[in-house]
Amino acid sequence: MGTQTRWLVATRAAAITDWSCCQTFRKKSITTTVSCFSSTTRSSSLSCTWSPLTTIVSSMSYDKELAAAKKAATLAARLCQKVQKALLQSDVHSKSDKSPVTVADYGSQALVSLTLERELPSQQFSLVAEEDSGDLREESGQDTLRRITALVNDTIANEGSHSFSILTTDDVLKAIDSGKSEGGSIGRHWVLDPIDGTKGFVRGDQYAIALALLDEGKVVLGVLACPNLPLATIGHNEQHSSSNEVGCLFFAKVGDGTYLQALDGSTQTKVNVSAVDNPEEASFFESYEAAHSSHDLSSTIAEKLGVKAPPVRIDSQAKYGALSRGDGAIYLRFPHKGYREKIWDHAAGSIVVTEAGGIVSDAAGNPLDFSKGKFLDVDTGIIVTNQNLMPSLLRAVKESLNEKASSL
Ligand SMILES: Nc1ncnc2c1ncn2[C@@H]1O[C@H](COP(=O)(O)O)[C@@H](OP(=O)(O)O)[C@H]1O
Ligand SMILES: [Mg+2]
Ligand SMILES: [Mg+2]
Ligand SMILES: [Mg+2]
Repeated sequence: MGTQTRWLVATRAAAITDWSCCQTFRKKSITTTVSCFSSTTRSSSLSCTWSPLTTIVSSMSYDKELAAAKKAATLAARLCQKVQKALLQSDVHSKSDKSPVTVADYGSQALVSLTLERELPSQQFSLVAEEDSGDLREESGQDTLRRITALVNDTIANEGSHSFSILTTDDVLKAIDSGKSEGGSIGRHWVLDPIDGTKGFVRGDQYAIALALLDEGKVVLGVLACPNLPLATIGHNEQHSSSNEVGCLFFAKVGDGTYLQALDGSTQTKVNVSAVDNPEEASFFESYEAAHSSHDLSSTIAEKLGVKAPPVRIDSQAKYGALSRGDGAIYLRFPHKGYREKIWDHAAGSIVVTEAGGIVSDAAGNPLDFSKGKFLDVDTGIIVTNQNLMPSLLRAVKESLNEKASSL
């Protein structure tokens, strides 16, 4: 038995499924094993006769990770719902870039981070998340920190979870700051927007807890908890709806499709993007906030494309979720000059849409690249639609951008 085989056989027990063990494989540069981690060679690795390798392949199904992500996002959604119901002015703060942040953004980030670490104890943990604890460590942040800590403890206690002991303010600060990873193209990184659409959250409208996992720079799973999104369709299809229940949990795993279940845990249904190919029958989503995306430009694009319906304006990645189940067929996002997109604003949403059969690209038709750290460098904007409409949408976007440039 060669050294490599002996080593593999000796470690064939449970440890083989462990991510840190997989990292050890990498460090040892065992070529055949490393190939099991490359997305391009995953299928060929299935024919491998060494059972440890097969075990590794099955660990690539991300089942454990998806279950942990759903649990974390659902728990965070509970905390957010509680806060949104009783939002106090003192719960809303301004960050250095003047954007709002609330006790729920921090509480959600702490809960997701703690839950993932508890649920996946044997995995190396890296989290790229929107918030940090800087302001909470100031003297002026102490009351807010105590309030966040109470919220996190309450949510855990109401869940009846015995795996957490009562958390101190220090535990909460540490949990928030475990989201400081820079991400990148190597290894696994969780990507979290603890409340996407904070402005919508404060207004009492749509928001989402958006959690994704990157593996070697690619999004391999995503969960979107949208506590205020109706379970029935929204937008121009809403006349077909019979229920007024709200609270959606969308989730997707690479190669496995996109599913929707009620946040309270009902059975899941597979969802697909709309198959519409006539733009006259399509409707489009965009940001509620004109400061986040140019409403003028999207209206020019929609007109060129032949879209008749007015835009459906909602906050957050709930737009990706709604699109994944066919509520509308297009999502247009054109931030104003100088704004740089962040990965946590699109990672979960993009896999939820692509696994439901849609396409997510920048305005030039390039796929989004999540492997470059926390920023997403896109050409001009982000467009999302189905396979049928993408070619004509790209043409309409190009023409509209050219016209805009020549009018300046
Ligand atoms: N000037 C700007 N242009 C584009 N996006 C912006 C922006 N300022 C903030 N954002 C991002 O827009 C996100 C909300 O998107 P939407 O408009 O689809 O609801 C915000 O997420 P947060 O609410 O998590 O901060 C924030 O990251
Ligand atoms: Mg924010
Ligand atoms: Mg966001
Ligand atoms: Mg946010």
